[in-house]
Amino acid sequence: MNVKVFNKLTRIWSIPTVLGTKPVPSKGHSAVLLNNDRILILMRDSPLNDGTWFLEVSTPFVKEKNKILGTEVVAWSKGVRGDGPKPIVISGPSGVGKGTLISKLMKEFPSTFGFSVSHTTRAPREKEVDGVHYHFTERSKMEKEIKDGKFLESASVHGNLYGTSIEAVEAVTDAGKRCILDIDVQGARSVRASSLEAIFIFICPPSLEELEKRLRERGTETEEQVQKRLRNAKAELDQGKSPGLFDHILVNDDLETCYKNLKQTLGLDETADASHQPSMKNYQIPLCHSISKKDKKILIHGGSNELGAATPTSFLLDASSLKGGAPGRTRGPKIYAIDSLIDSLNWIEQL
Ligand SMILES: Nc1ncnc2c1ncn2[C@@H]1O[C@H](COP(=O)(O)OP(=O)(O)OP(=O)(O)O)[C@@H](O)[C@H]1O
Ligand SMILES: Nc1nc2c(ncn2[C@@H]2O[C@H](COP(=O)(O)O)[C@@H](O)[C@H]2O)c(=O)[nH]1
Repeated sequence: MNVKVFNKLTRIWSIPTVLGTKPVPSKGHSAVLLNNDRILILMRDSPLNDGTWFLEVSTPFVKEKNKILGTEVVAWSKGVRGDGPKPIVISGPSGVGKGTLISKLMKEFPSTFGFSVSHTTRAPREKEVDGVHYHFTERSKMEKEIKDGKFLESASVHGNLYGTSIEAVEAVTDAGKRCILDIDVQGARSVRASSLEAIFIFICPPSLEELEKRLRERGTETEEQVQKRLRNAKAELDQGKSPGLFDHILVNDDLETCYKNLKQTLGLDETADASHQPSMKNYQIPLCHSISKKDKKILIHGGSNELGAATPTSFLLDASSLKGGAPGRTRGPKIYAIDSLIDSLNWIEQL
Protein backbone atom coordinates (compact mmCIF):
# COMPACT_ATOMS: atom_id res chain seq x y z
CA MET A 1 0.00 0.00 0.00
CA ASN A 2 1.65 3.25 -1.11
CA VAL A 3 1.11 6.42 0.88
CA LYS A 4 1.01 10.00 -0.41
CA VAL A 5 0.51 13.10 1.72
CA PHE A 6 -1.49 16.10 0.51
CA ASN A 7 -0.46 19.47 1.95
CA LYS A 8 -3.59 21.60 2.15
CA LEU A 9 -1.61 24.87 2.21
CA THR A 10 0.67 24.24 -0.75
CA ARG A 11 -1.83 21.87 -2.42
CA ILE A 12 1.11 19.62 -3.25
CA TRP A 13 1.26 15.83 -2.93
CA SER A 14 4.44 14.36 -1.47
CA ILE A 15 5.75 10.87 -0.82
CA PRO A 16 6.58 10.54 2.89
CA THR A 17 9.11 8.33 4.68
CA VAL A 18 7.03 5.36 5.79
CA LEU A 19 8.11 3.70 9.06
CA GLY A 20 6.96 0.39 10.50
CA THR A 21 5.77 -2.78 8.81
CA LYS A 22 3.04 -2.08 6.30
CA PRO A 23 0.00 -4.35 5.90
CA VAL A 24 -0.03 -6.98 3.20
CA PRO A 25 -2.17 -5.95 0.20
CA SER A 26 -5.84 -6.88 0.44
CA LYS A 27 -8.89 -6.62 -1.81
CA GLY A 28 -9.31 -2.98 -0.79
CA HIS A 29 -9.64 -1.05 2.43
CA SER A 30 -11.76 1.42 4.37
CA ALA A 31 -10.28 4.35 6.24
CA VAL A 32 -11.49 6.49 9.15
CA LEU A 33 -9.67 9.42 10.75
CA LEU A 34 -9.24 9.05 14.52
CA ASN A 35 -8.17 11.78 17.00
CA ASN A 36 -6.88 13.85 14.06
CA ASP A 37 -3.55 12.07 14.42
CA ARG A 38 -4.02 8.58 12.96
CA ILE A 39 -6.14 6.81 10.37
CA LEU A 40 -7.81 3.51 11.14
CA ILE A 41 -7.50 1.25 8.09
CA LEU A 42 -9.66 -1.86 7.77
CA MET A 43 -8.45 -4.35 5.18
CA ARG A 44 -11.44 -5.77 3.30
CA ASP A 45 -12.01 -9.52 3.38
CA SER A 46 -9.24 -10.03 5.97
CA PRO A 47 -9.50 -11.60 9.41
CA LEU A 48 -10.06 -8.92 12.08
CA ASN A 49 -6.81 -9.89 13.80
CA ASP A 50 -4.76 -9.19 10.68
CA GLY A 51 -6.91 -6.55 9.06
CA THR A 52 -6.98 -3.75 11.63
CA TRP A 53 -4.20 -1.21 11.08
CA PHE A 54 -3.35 2.34 12.08
CA LEU A 55 -1.47 4.80 9.89
CA GLU A 56 -0.06 7.44 12.22
CA VAL A 57 0.17 10.84 10.59
CA SER A 58 0.57 13.28 13.45
CA THR A 59 1.22 11.35 16.68
CA PRO A 60 4.08 12.38 19.03
CA PHE A 61 6.20 9.52 17.57
CA VAL A 62 5.66 10.70 14.00
CA LYS A 63 6.31 14.34 14.93
CA GLU A 64 9.58 13.39 16.65
CA LYS A 65 10.76 11.33 13.65
CA ASN A 66 9.69 14.17 11.39
CA LYS A 67 12.08 16.48 13.27
CA ILE A 68 14.95 13.97 13.30
CA LEU A 69 14.69 12.91 9.67
CA GLY A 70 13.68 16.33 8.33
CA THR A 71 11.12 14.75 5.99
CA GLU A 72 7.39 14.10 6.04
CA VAL A 73 6.91 10.90 8.08
CA VAL A 74 4.02 8.47 8.55
CA ALA A 75 4.15 5.22 10.51
CA TRP A 76 2.26 1.96 10.37
CA SER A 77 1.14 0.16 13.49
CA LYS A 78 -0.93 -3.00 13.59
CA GLY A 79 -4.00 -3.05 15.81
CA VAL A 80 -3.96 -5.73 18.50
CA ARG A 81 -7.39 -6.37 20.01
CA GLY A 82 -7.81 -6.09 23.76
CA ASP A 83 -5.09 -5.43 26.29
CA GLY A 84 -2.25 -7.93 25.97
CA PRO A 85 0.18 -8.34 28.85
CA LYS A 86 2.91 -5.70 28.98
CA PRO A 87 6.38 -6.48 27.64
CA ILE A 88 9.13 -6.79 30.25
CA VAL A 89 12.37 -4.82 30.12
CA ILE A 90 15.20 -6.31 32.18
CA SER A 91 18.30 -4.19 32.77
CA GLY A 92 21.35 -4.28 34.98
CA PRO A 93 25.13 -4.32 34.73
CA SER A 94 26.93 -6.90 32.63
CA GLY A 95 27.39 -10.16 34.54
CA VAL A 96 24.65 -9.56 37.10
CA GLY A 97 22.64 -12.56 35.84
CA LYS A 98 19.96 -11.06 33.57
CA GLY A 99 20.43 -13.72 30.90
CA THR A 100 20.43 -16.50 33.52
CA LEU A 101 17.14 -15.27 35.02
CA ILE A 102 15.52 -14.82 31.59
CA SER A 103 16.57 -18.36 30.53
CA LYS A 104 14.96 -19.79 33.66
CA LEU A 105 11.75 -17.88 32.98
CA MET A 106 11.60 -19.00 29.35
CA LYS A 107 12.31 -22.61 30.33
CA GLU A 108 9.59 -22.70 32.99
CA PHE A 109 7.01 -20.77 30.93
CA PRO A 110 7.82 -21.62 27.31
CA SER A 111 4.47 -20.68 25.85
CA THR A 112 4.14 -17.45 27.82
CA PHE A 113 7.38 -15.60 27.15
CA GLY A 114 9.35 -14.83 24.02
CA PHE A 115 12.77 -13.20 23.85
CA SER A 116 13.36 -10.06 21.83
CA VAL A 117 16.46 -10.95 19.81
CA SER A 118 18.61 -7.82 19.71
CA HIS A 119 21.04 -6.73 17.03
CA THR A 120 24.69 -6.22 17.97
CA THR A 121 27.95 -5.35 16.28
CA ARG A 122 29.98 -7.36 18.80
CA ALA A 123 31.51 -10.67 17.72
CA PRO A 124 29.59 -13.84 18.63
CA ARG A 125 30.80 -15.83 21.67
CA GLU A 126 31.62 -19.49 21.23
CA LYS A 127 28.14 -20.93 21.84
CA GLU A 128 26.11 -18.02 20.54
CA VAL A 129 23.88 -18.62 17.53
CA ASP A 130 23.01 -15.88 15.03
CA GLY A 131 19.28 -15.13 15.16
CA VAL A 132 18.84 -16.87 18.52
CA HIS A 133 21.05 -15.01 20.99
CA TYR A 134 21.57 -11.95 18.81
CA HIS A 135 21.36 -10.84 15.21
CA PHE A 136 25.09 -10.29 14.66
CA THR A 137 25.58 -7.48 12.19
CA GLU A 138 27.95 -4.92 10.66
CA ARG A 139 28.13 -1.44 12.17
CA SER A 140 27.48 0.40 8.88
CA LYS A 141 24.44 -1.81 8.12
CA MET A 142 23.03 -1.32 11.61
CA GLU A 143 23.62 2.43 11.51
CA LYS A 144 21.67 2.64 8.25
CA GLU A 145 18.80 0.59 9.68
CA ILE A 146 18.71 2.83 12.77
CA LYS A 147 18.50 5.87 10.49
CA ASP A 148 15.70 4.20 8.52
CA GLY A 149 13.66 3.93 11.73
CA LYS A 150 13.83 0.15 12.05
CA PHE A 151 14.83 0.23 15.73
CA LEU A 152 12.77 0.81 18.82
CA GLU A 153 15.97 1.75 20.66
CA SER A 154 19.71 1.44 20.20
CA ALA A 155 22.78 2.33 22.24
CA SER A 156 26.53 2.10 22.29
CA VAL A 157 27.32 -0.36 25.09
CA HIS A 158 30.86 -1.31 26.18
CA GLY A 159 32.17 -0.12 22.79
CA ASN A 160 29.68 -1.96 20.56
CA LEU A 161 26.33 -1.04 19.08
CA TYR A 162 23.26 -2.88 20.42
CA GLY A 163 19.62 -2.35 19.51
CA THR A 164 16.08 -3.70 19.64
CA SER A 165 14.45 -3.76 16.22
CA ILE A 166 10.73 -3.11 15.96
CA GLU A 167 10.51 -6.43 14.11
CA ALA A 168 12.11 -8.33 17.04
CA VAL A 169 9.40 -7.15 19.42
CA GLU A 170 6.60 -7.65 16.88
CA ALA A 171 7.73 -11.23 16.13
CA VAL A 172 7.21 -12.16 19.79
CA THR A 173 3.90 -10.31 20.09
CA ASP A 174 2.63 -11.88 16.87
CA ALA A 175 3.44 -15.32 18.25
CA GLY A 176 1.01 -14.47 21.07
CA LYS A 177 3.79 -14.31 23.66
CA ARG A 178 4.87 -11.75 26.22
CA CYS A 179 8.04 -10.06 25.08
CA ILE A 180 11.18 -9.92 27.26
CA LEU A 181 13.89 -7.37 26.43
CA ASP A 182 17.40 -7.73 27.91
CA ILE A 183 18.85 -4.25 27.36
CA ASP A 184 21.17 -1.78 29.08
CA VAL A 185 20.03 1.27 31.07
CA GLN A 186 20.31 3.69 28.11
CA GLY A 187 18.05 1.35 26.13
CA ALA A 188 15.60 1.14 29.03
CA ARG A 189 15.45 4.93 29.11
CA SER A 190 14.67 5.06 25.37
CA VAL A 191 11.98 2.40 25.67
CA ARG A 192 10.46 4.28 28.63
CA ALA A 193 10.18 7.34 26.35
CA SER A 194 8.68 5.27 23.50
CA SER A 195 5.13 4.11 22.96
CA LEU A 196 5.93 0.55 24.14
CA GLU A 197 4.25 0.29 27.49
CA ALA A 198 6.42 -2.10 29.48
CA ILE A 199 7.33 -3.17 32.99
CA PHE A 200 10.89 -2.12 33.82
CA ILE A 201 12.98 -4.29 36.14
CA PHE A 202 16.54 -3.52 37.27
CA ILE A 203 18.75 -6.34 38.53
CA CYS A 204 21.48 -5.42 41.07
CA PRO A 205 24.47 -7.49 42.17
CA PRO A 206 24.94 -8.07 45.93
CA SER A 207 28.32 -6.27 45.60
CA LEU A 208 30.79 -5.08 42.95
CA GLU A 209 33.22 -7.80 44.10
CA GLU A 210 30.62 -10.50 43.38
CA LEU A 211 29.85 -8.89 40.00
CA GLU A 212 33.56 -9.01 39.09
CA LYS A 213 33.75 -12.65 40.19
CA ARG A 214 30.75 -13.61 38.00
CA LEU A 215 32.09 -11.75 34.97
CA ARG A 216 35.52 -13.38 35.31
CA GLU A 217 34.13 -16.85 35.96
CA ARG A 218 31.88 -16.60 32.92
CA GLY A 219 35.12 -16.39 30.94
CA THR A 220 33.62 -14.79 27.84
CA GLU A 221 35.49 -11.45 27.92
CA THR A 222 39.15 -10.48 27.73
CA GLU A 223 40.69 -8.83 30.80
CA GLU A 224 40.44 -5.44 29.07
CA GLN A 225 36.72 -6.00 28.34
CA VAL A 226 36.05 -7.14 31.92
CA GLN A 227 37.67 -3.93 33.20
CA LYS A 228 35.58 -1.82 30.82
CA ARG A 229 32.35 -3.59 31.83
CA LEU A 230 33.16 -3.13 35.54
CA ARG A 231 33.86 0.58 35.06
CA ASN A 232 30.53 0.96 33.25
CA ALA A 233 28.75 -1.07 35.97
CA LYS A 234 29.30 1.68 38.54
CA ALA A 235 27.54 4.28 36.38
CA GLU A 236 24.78 1.81 35.48
CA LEU A 237 24.11 1.05 39.15
CA ASP A 238 23.70 4.79 39.82
CA GLN A 239 21.41 5.22 36.82
CA GLY A 240 19.38 2.20 37.85
CA LYS A 241 18.22 4.21 40.82
CA SER A 242 17.03 7.16 38.67
CA PRO A 243 13.56 8.09 39.87
CA GLY A 244 10.76 6.92 37.60
CA LEU A 245 12.91 4.74 35.36
CA PHE A 246 12.52 1.28 36.87
CA ASP A 247 9.33 -0.10 38.40
CA HIS A 248 11.13 -2.81 40.38
CA ILE A 249 14.69 -3.36 41.63
CA LEU A 250 15.71 -6.94 42.48
CA VAL A 251 19.02 -8.04 44.03
CA ASN A 252 20.47 -11.17 42.46
CA ASP A 253 22.39 -12.63 45.39
CA ASP A 254 21.06 -16.17 45.69
CA LEU A 255 19.84 -17.12 42.20
CA GLU A 256 16.79 -19.13 43.29
CA THR A 257 15.62 -16.39 45.69
CA CYS A 258 15.99 -13.72 42.99
CA TYR A 259 14.14 -15.91 40.47
CA LYS A 260 11.31 -16.44 42.96
CA ASN A 261 11.11 -12.66 43.52
CA LEU A 262 11.09 -12.06 39.76
CA LYS A 263 8.17 -14.45 39.30
CA GLN A 264 6.32 -12.79 42.16
CA THR A 265 6.93 -9.36 40.60
CA LEU A 266 5.43 -10.63 37.35
CA GLY A 267 2.43 -12.11 39.11
CA LEU A 268 3.27 -15.70 38.14
CA ASP A 269 2.29 -18.34 40.61
CA GLU A 270 4.28 -21.49 41.15
CA THR A 271 2.52 -23.74 38.71
CA ALA A 272 0.47 -21.90 36.09
CA ASP A 273 1.78 -21.19 32.62
CA ALA A 274 0.14 -17.78 32.30
CA SER A 275 -0.41 -18.16 28.57
CA HIS A 276 -3.96 -19.38 29.10
CA GLN A 277 -5.81 -16.25 28.19
CA PRO A 278 -9.31 -16.14 26.80
CA SER A 279 -9.13 -16.31 23.04
CA MET A 280 -11.06 -13.82 20.94
CA LYS A 281 -13.03 -14.98 17.93
CA ASN A 282 -11.36 -13.97 14.71
CA TYR A 283 -14.15 -12.89 12.37
CA GLN A 284 -13.69 -11.69 8.82
CA ILE A 285 -13.95 -8.02 7.84
CA PRO A 286 -16.68 -8.12 5.13
CA LEU A 287 -15.53 -7.47 1.57
CA CYS A 288 -18.40 -5.01 1.09
CA HIS A 289 -19.17 -2.80 4.05
CA SER A 290 -19.99 0.75 4.99
CA ILE A 291 -18.59 2.63 7.95
CA SER A 292 -20.24 5.07 10.37
CA LYS A 293 -18.38 6.80 13.15
CA LYS A 294 -19.37 8.57 16.35
CA ASP A 295 -16.58 9.82 18.58
CA LYS A 296 -14.35 6.78 18.88
CA LYS A 297 -16.97 4.15 18.11
CA ILE A 298 -17.03 2.84 14.56
CA LEU A 299 -19.77 0.71 13.07
CA ILE A 300 -18.63 -1.62 10.31
CA HIS A 301 -21.90 -2.48 8.61
CA GLY A 302 -21.57 -5.47 6.33
CA GLY A 303 -25.08 -5.46 4.92
CA SER A 304 -27.97 -7.66 5.80
CA ASN A 305 -27.33 -10.70 7.89
CA GLU A 306 -29.91 -13.41 8.21
CA LEU A 307 -31.24 -13.71 11.71
CA GLY A 308 -29.31 -16.42 13.53
CA ALA A 309 -26.64 -16.70 10.82
CA ALA A 310 -23.46 -18.28 12.12
CA THR A 311 -21.11 -15.49 11.08
CA PRO A 312 -21.91 -11.88 11.88
CA THR A 313 -21.29 -9.36 9.11
CA SER A 314 -21.48 -6.19 11.21
CA PHE A 315 -19.12 -5.14 13.99
CA LEU A 316 -18.69 -2.32 16.44
CA LEU A 317 -15.09 -1.20 16.91
CA ASP A 318 -14.44 0.78 20.08
CA ALA A 319 -11.21 2.79 19.77
CA SER A 320 -11.68 4.77 22.97
CA SER A 321 -8.80 3.26 24.91
CA LEU A 322 -5.92 2.85 22.49
CA LYS A 323 -2.45 2.28 23.91
CA GLY A 324 0.99 1.98 22.40
CA GLY A 325 1.25 2.70 18.70
CA ALA A 326 4.11 3.12 16.29
CA PRO A 327 6.76 1.88 16.48
CA GLY A 328 5.14 -1.45 17.20
CA ARG A 329 1.55 -2.24 17.92
CA THR A 330 -1.55 -0.25 18.83
CA ARG A 331 -3.19 -2.22 21.60
CA GLY A 332 -6.68 -1.87 22.96
CA PRO A 333 -9.22 -1.67 20.10
CA LYS A 334 -12.26 -3.66 21.17
CA ILE A 335 -14.41 -5.29 18.53
CA TYR A 336 -17.93 -6.57 19.16
CA ALA A 337 -19.87 -8.67 16.68
CA ILE A 338 -23.38 -7.42 15.99
CA ASP A 339 -25.56 -10.47 15.64
CA SER A 340 -28.65 -9.25 13.87
CA LEU A 341 -29.79 -6.75 11.30
CA ILE A 342 -32.01 -5.14 13.94
CA ASP A 343 -29.04 -4.60 16.28
CA SER A 344 -27.11 -3.15 13.41
CA LEU A 345 -29.92 -0.74 12.48
CA ASN A 346 -30.22 0.27 16.15
CA TRP A 347 -26.54 1.13 16.19
CA ILE A 348 -26.82 3.12 12.98
CA GLU A 349 -29.66 5.09 14.53
CA GLN A 350 -27.59 5.82 17.62
CA LEU A 351 -24.55 6.97 15.65
N1 LIG B 1 22.84 -15.49 41.65
C1 LIG B 1 23.95 -15.90 41.06
N2 LIG B 1 24.94 -16.40 41.80
C2 LIG B 1 26.11 -16.82 41.23
N3 LIG B 1 26.36 -16.79 39.91
C3 LIG B 1 25.38 -16.29 39.11
C4 LIG B 1 24.14 -15.83 39.64
N4 LIG B 1 23.38 -15.38 38.62
C5 LIG B 1 24.10 -15.56 37.49
N5 LIG B 1 25.30 -16.11 37.78
C6 LIG B 1 26.40 -16.41 36.86
O1 LIG B 1 27.01 -15.16 36.53
C7 LIG B 1 27.46 -15.15 35.18
C8 LIG B 1 26.84 -13.97 34.46
O2 LIG B 1 25.45 -14.20 34.29
P1 LIG B 1 24.69 -13.76 32.98
O3 LIG B 1 25.47 -14.13 31.78
O4 LIG B 1 23.30 -14.26 33.11
O5 LIG B 1 24.76 -12.18 33.18
P2 LIG B 1 24.11 -11.00 32.29
O6 LIG B 1 23.60 -9.99 33.25
O7 LIG B 1 23.16 -11.57 31.33
O8 LIG B 1 25.39 -10.45 31.55
P3 LIG B 1 25.50 -9.59 30.18
O9 LIG B 1 24.81 -8.31 30.44
O10 LIG B 1 26.95 -9.43 29.98
O11 LIG B 1 24.85 -10.38 29.10
C9 LIG B 1 27.06 -16.49 34.58
O12 LIG B 1 28.19 -17.34 34.57
C10 LIG B 1 25.97 -17.02 35.52
O13 LIG B 1 25.96 -18.42 35.58
N1 LIG C 1 20.40 -0.89 24.63
C1 LIG C 1 20.53 -2.19 24.39
N2 LIG C 1 21.32 -2.95 25.17
C2 LIG C 1 21.40 -4.26 24.89
C3 LIG C 1 20.70 -4.85 23.84
N3 LIG C 1 20.97 -6.17 23.82
C4 LIG C 1 21.81 -6.40 24.84
N4 LIG C 1 22.07 -5.24 25.49
C5 LIG C 1 22.91 -5.05 26.67
O1 LIG C 1 24.27 -5.05 26.31
C6 LIG C 1 25.03 -5.46 27.41
C7 LIG C 1 26.11 -6.41 27.00
O2 LIG C 1 25.59 -7.59 26.49
P1 LIG C 1 26.55 -8.82 26.09
O3 LIG C 1 25.65 -9.84 25.48
O4 LIG C 1 27.57 -8.30 25.16
O5 LIG C 1 27.16 -9.30 27.39
C8 LIG C 1 24.06 -6.07 28.43
O6 LIG C 1 23.90 -5.14 29.49
C9 LIG C 1 22.78 -6.17 27.69
O7 LIG C 1 21.65 -5.96 28.50
C10 LIG C 1 19.86 -4.02 23.05
O8 LIG C 1 19.19 -4.43 22.09
N5 LIG C 1 19.81 -2.70 23.35
